[in-house]
Amino acid sequence: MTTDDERGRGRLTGPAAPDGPPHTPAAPAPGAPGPHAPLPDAVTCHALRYAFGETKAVDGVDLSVRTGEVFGLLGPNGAGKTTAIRCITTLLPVPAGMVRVFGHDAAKERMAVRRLLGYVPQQLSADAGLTGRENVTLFARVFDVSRRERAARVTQALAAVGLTEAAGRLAKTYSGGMIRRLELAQALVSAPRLLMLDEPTIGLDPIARTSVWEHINAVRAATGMTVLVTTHYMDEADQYCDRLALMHQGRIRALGTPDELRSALRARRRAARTSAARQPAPHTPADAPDTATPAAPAASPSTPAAPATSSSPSSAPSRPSDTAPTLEDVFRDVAGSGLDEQSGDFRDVRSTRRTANRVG
Ligand SMILES: Nc1ncnc2c1ncn2[C@@H]1O[C@H](COP(=O)(O)OP(=O)(O)OP(=O)(O)O)[C@@H](O)[C@H]1O
Repeated sequence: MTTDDERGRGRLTGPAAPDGPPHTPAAPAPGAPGPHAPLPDAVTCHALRYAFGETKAVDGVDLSVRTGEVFGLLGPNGAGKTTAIRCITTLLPVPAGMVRVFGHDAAKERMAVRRLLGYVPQQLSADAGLTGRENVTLFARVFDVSRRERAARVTQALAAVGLTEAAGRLAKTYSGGMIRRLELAQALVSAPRLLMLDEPTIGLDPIARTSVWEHINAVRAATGMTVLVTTHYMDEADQYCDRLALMHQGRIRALGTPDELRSALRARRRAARTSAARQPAPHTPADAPDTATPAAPAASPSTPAAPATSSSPSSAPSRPSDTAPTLEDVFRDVAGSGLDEQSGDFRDVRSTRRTANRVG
């Protein structure tokens, strides 16, 4: 699908946008690729690494986010999602490896990268003592939206997230879902080509979660904006993301569309069953206790990203083996059996709880 994003800078709301309707091709900027030039991916990470002291938060990530897609980075607490996102936004440096955003090197062209991004961090980014409109206006100024366009852009951003009527109220009177949508408007006011969302729905009730996603999707449909989102919620990832990367302990363990990930696991399970059926039955003394067939070792941190080649004990099913696997099954298969014990330390859990509490 050809999108506005591919033709030029994304527009926020369609015909009301000051610089033209959403599907009007914009003239390519000088130096921009011509109509037949291959588009750069929205994000490319190659061998990205980032460590906090001894902690390898991101440990060699290779990733491409295609222009126009919704890409989900999934993983448990402490997987390295936020650190990777911060490297892409240029909030953290890129000490090793390479990050490009629409072809711009995040290490060398930080301002060019920042101009293309909207970012909704996990931490609260709205000021409770300002109205919704004042909050979005503040971001419009920070992101250098021209004075001439500012008021219209703020109005559009608020409308795009369904906050027109509440725009004059102080943010401290908003519900958790409204605050998240306000933060979305703040990120959208600069008409980003790439919207990055770190746990956008954590702590929200199901109705507010759906509402946040509906607004993201509506803006995306109108503008062709690319979306990179981190989440713990497998159901959301399944429903709203075109492609997913499953991250664990600083590495990408599997990558593909939700269907591809599930099919790959189904195929691995089938292969494991076939190979188990071919093994000669182990000789068991008649009076020996009934022991299970030893399971394949769990995927270790050095297991290649995807697809895993063996079925880990965690995928050895409490569910019937021919049941369609869920994304959670996929995750457990590629991350290994100790997922719950390995996932995140006190710092990570505390940070997630804080985020959830402040929007709850
Ligand atoms: N400022 C910091 N100082 C030291 N260690 C950090 C810091 N920030 C993150 N870490 C560690 O880096 C690792 C990756 O953390 P990161 O926040 O990137 O994970 P995450 O997948 O985003 O987790 P969550 O879902 O909890 O936000 C974790 O082990 C975490 O404890």
